Amino acid sequence: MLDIDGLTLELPATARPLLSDVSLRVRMGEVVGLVGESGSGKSTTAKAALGMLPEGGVTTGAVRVEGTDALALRGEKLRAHRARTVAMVHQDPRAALNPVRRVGDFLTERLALAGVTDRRAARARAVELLDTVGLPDPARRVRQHPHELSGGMLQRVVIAGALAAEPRLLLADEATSALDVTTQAEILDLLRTLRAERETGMLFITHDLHLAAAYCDRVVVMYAGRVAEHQSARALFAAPRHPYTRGLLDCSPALGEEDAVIRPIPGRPPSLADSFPGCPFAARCPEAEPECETWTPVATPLEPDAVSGDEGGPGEEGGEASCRRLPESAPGPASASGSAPASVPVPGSASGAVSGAVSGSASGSASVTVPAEGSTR
Ligand SMILES: Nc1ncnc2c1ncn2[C@@H]1O[C@H](COP(=O)(O)OP(=O)(O)OP(=O)(O)O)[C@@H](O)[C@H]1O
Repeated sequence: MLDIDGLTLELPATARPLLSDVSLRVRMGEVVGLVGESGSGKSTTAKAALGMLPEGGVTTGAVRVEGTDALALRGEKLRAHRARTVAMVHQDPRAALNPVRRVGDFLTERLALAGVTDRRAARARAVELLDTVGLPDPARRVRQHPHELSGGMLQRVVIAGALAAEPRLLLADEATSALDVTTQAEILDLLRTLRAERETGMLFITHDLHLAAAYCDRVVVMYAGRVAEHQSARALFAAPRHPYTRGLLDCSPALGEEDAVIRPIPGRPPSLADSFPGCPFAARCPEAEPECETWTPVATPLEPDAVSGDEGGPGEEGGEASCRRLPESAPGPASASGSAPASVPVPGSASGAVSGAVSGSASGSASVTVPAEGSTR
């Protein structure tokens, strides 16, 4: 469905690219999680699938949706792509809906973009869509205004709108983050059902690595516009390979674990004004060595066996870790099969220095539970 291949995005007047050599794939019916701290480039990566780039952005690499180069689309083809092939659901449903227009109007507008222009047919379809997303009493809801619905109900309306054109790819950008936990669970369940029934591919953006590990087939961890780690959700959770991934997990260890301790990652993620001659995470990495500040590790794909624990697994392009400092005490599927990635350091090309202190603390030891499989790291 989605094939992002070596996407680099440069903006004028920034010290480093917003995205650097980002690659990921989403297959039919697959959910791929995109995780990372604020500013790591998750939303920009997802928007690229809509052919939507920041003003003045210059790209290299490719973004293909069902084989079509999304970045090359213009005019009517681009409008059709955004209206029919790909749909995005954001965190705040109230921002997506006009407060003075009825729910039914929002849906019929989306249906018109998808080619349903007959008013009567569109109204009937709007009610059907609300029924599909599990909104009770849909015939009454279409006549209501957004302020008459709860946040969870509104997110269902937004998802109904996203489904109006039966898109092949759904981009969920923190789509459940603002909801209470029970509503969040219902919306996640709804999205899971829809993708199973329609084989829709989904890119699921979240700050919550535990949620991504539980909900997604594969997880891509981003840091400073780069892919830090890319593994099957199960492998990533059982044996995170990048110190940044381990740091994210240690920020929110699973409750109930006797030795669970919250360990924040020291420092802040870099801004676009920061550039690095070496690894962008070096300044915050508990395992950094002096050479990490001058050499950029290069991601090397693991062998297919390394991720074979994932049903319908990611195949040869899954399972990347872009740090050559691998955990010695937590062998994952990769090292167990003798196929640990051999990332090759290359001289960094960006100018500037890594700022901040290198933390001396050891990587976390809190164990966490894999919701799907019950394995621990
Ligand atoms: N149109 C733009 N012009 C300039 N900078 C931008 C633009 N869009 C995003 N950025 C910057 O690019 C970086 C990545 O932004 P992006 O929204 O993709 O990150 P994110 O990981 O999705 O963050 P969050 O989790 O907060 O949504 C940030 O530093 C952001 O300020």
